[in-house]
Amino acid sequence: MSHHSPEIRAENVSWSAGGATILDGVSFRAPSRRFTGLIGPNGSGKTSLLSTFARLIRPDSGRVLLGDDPVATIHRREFARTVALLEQHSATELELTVEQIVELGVIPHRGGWARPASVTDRDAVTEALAAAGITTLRYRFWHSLSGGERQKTQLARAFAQRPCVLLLDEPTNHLDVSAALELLDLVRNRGLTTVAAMHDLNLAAMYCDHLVVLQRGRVVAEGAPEVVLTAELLADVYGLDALVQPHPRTGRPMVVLCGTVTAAERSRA
Ligand SMILES: Nc1ncnc2c1ncn2[C@@H]1O[C@H](COP(=O)(O)OP(=O)(O)OP(=O)(O)O)[C@@H](O)[C@H]1O
Repeated sequence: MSHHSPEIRAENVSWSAGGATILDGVSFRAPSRRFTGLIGPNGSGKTSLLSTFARLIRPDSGRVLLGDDPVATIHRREFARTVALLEQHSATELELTVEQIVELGVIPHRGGWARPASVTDRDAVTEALAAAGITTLRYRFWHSLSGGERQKTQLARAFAQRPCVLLLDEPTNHLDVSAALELLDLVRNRGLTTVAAMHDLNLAAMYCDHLVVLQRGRVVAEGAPEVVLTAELLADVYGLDALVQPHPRTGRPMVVLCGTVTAAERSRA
């Protein structure tokens, strides 16, 4: 497959597990070189959908395409070079340094697992550390890092993979507000086709070019944040009583939380 950053497409993807339908005929497009946010309540299927993109689970029906290629047909090594996944809990028990973890990202580019790192590999690691803003952490051990530093280390590993597509599951989990903004800036500046499961609606509105809303395994809305994020949708999908206003500086939607719909109904009763 060609090595630009292709769009990702889900076509009628369904998947069941434990006797329940988890993904129910999901179709959408994550445009090439754009930041797509997957939003929806807990358990709506965001991680499962990302897992079908990353080939960690195989849909029972439907298919996922990278550009024109169904992901199921892409050679394993080619796929490992093309798609990087940042999982929600990418913990490692191993006693590795930041540099060693980031080096894991270049493995799919080597001739074989046992081959030593080449100069190009070393350059890729150095570049990835710089791009993730953690050059100074290079020789630190994983166990000594803060949550934000760990997240950036995993991002650097993904960058070192030189992927065309970046899949992120809750990338700002455990990050303070400015660390979250910093990480999302790093991702956006990379200019790759990116799909990120996100819980923070204001961050999603700020950073995403495209939003896909999941509810009980189905896509219930898709489009630009200003089209998708409405008070009605937030009430329907999240049971939220919220105001949605244009951000005074950016014009992007801004969600002001008032409470839950049930609390609002109770106070009116
Ligand atoms: N392997 C599995 N076996 C059985 N049920 C599963 C499996 N994987 C996921 N589920 C269920 O599928 C539903 C969707 O889970 P998923 O993790 O995809 O949702 P999510 O939107 O990412 O949730 P969260 O926001 O809480 O991370 C949940 O009810 C979950 O319990």
